[in-house]
Amino acid sequence: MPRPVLEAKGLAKKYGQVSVLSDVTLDIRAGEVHAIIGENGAGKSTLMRLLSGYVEPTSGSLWMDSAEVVFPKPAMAQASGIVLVHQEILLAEALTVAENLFLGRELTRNGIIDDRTMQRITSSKLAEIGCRVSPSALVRDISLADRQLVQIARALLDNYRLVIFDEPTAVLTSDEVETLLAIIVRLKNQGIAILYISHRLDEVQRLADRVTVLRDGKMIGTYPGRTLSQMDMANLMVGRELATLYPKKSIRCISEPMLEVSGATVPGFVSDISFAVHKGEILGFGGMIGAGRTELFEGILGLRPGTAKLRLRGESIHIRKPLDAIEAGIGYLTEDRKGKGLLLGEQLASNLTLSALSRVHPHRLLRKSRDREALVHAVDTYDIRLKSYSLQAGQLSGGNQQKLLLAKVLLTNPSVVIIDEPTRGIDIANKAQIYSFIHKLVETGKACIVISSEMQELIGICDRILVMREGRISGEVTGADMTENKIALLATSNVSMSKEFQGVRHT
Ligand SMILES: Nc1ncnc2c1ncn2[C@@H]1O[C@H](COP(=O)(O)OP(=O)(O)OP(=O)(O)O)[C@@H](O)[C@H]1O
Repeated sequence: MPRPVLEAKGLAKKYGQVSVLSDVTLDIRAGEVHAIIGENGAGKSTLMRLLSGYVEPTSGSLWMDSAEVVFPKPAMAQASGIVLVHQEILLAEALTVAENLFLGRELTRNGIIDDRTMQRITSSKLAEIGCRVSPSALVRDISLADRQLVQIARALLDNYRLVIFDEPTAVLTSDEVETLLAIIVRLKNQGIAILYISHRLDEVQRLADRVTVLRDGKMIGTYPGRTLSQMDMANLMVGRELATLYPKKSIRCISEPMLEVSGATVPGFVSDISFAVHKGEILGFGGMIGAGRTELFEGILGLRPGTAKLRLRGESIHIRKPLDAIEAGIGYLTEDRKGKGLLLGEQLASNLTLSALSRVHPHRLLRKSRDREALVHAVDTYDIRLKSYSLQAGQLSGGNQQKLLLAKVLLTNPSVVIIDEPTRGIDIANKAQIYSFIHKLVETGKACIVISSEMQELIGICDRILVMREGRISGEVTGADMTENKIALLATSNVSMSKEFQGVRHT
């Protein structure tokens, strides 16, 4: 049996009187992938932070090579060969990719910063992990997926003994996921220990030699990876047998157009797109990351420069800034919940009611108790798991932040709800819940647009899917045509678009 690189014995973490992790005992061995799975808020990220010096345990100990170790700072864990690749993107946006890779450990020659060498090494590290951005590009100008890859390249710059990945594939395309999984297998074969958190149980099943399950801060057990089916893992995480993931598709009466968009153009990303979503309809937007889907909606909703003619329930509307969209009755849930969706340093209640101040506080009378009531209601309705109502948004687990954001958008009572990547970072049980919320929305006469990189998700919940490629709509699929093959073909190949695929559905 390979030797453990790191052992945790009876590890526990409390914030004040609140216990978020208790009595975790496990080891991570050289040359193995050890996966940690659990529902949103189960304590996975907290465990990773304890192991890598970002958070200090309340009790318990860490051991390396039969000696106890303490990591009061991440730098000390790194010096011992342990690095964490964060779930959140922690890069300096105003610096270049190469500057980020070497931030805090810049290379110098004769006392002068050696940009050329840093750029060369950056190029080769990025190529190794299949990332094609230029080392001299500013981080603020590159996509979320590329930022994640840059962060991974930064972690792989040194020779570590244990690399901890906290949901590394959440923002990657399927090709990028394959490249990353291949890198992980390569690291493992080099004898590096890998700790891997993911909500994507298919990845866990493919990669993991052992799987540790956490539930509500407690360790349920460690199991050999090969013996567990994805359903076994899901049931262990949740502690009960799970029902089906997607709601049964009902035949809904999809009638008049709710939102009609024509000639949407977002310079540099999207040209001349037209489509309509109907009352009672869930319309999907598929395509590769980078196809322009997010930019299309950011352009339409005044979040970035763009032009489009819009009609809501047949009436012309003009959106110049995000508030115009909210007032018109269009709710938008961003894919970038930490960057653009929530104020992480603010309280949960004020985050929740921020876009719906006039609804929650009529007559401009701001009352804290109303914010609190709205929060209690949202926690109950959306099953947001939290240990205290007085947390800041940044102290919620990732999946619960997503649910808070959904609650925030729906509090404005929009007629059209646009959700970009609805279940990114969401565990399997909560996914089913979010799908059922979306179904309920359209059953009450709203229209919903879902942008997703997960084809199964689009197929599972949508009535119709428009596929984008290189800033245009490359096709539409409905009914039995909604298959992964058809969507992938439209997303990647140069299938020419027939006139009826201009996106406007004729009813
Ligand atoms: N600084 C903090 N103060 C108080 N509670 C915290 C703090 N940080 C985390 N928590 C709580 O600890 C619990 C575990 O959170 P953690 O982020 O470890 O969960 P997770 O399993 O990684 O979830 P997800 O899958 O949603 O990312 C959550 O209830 C969270 O609100």
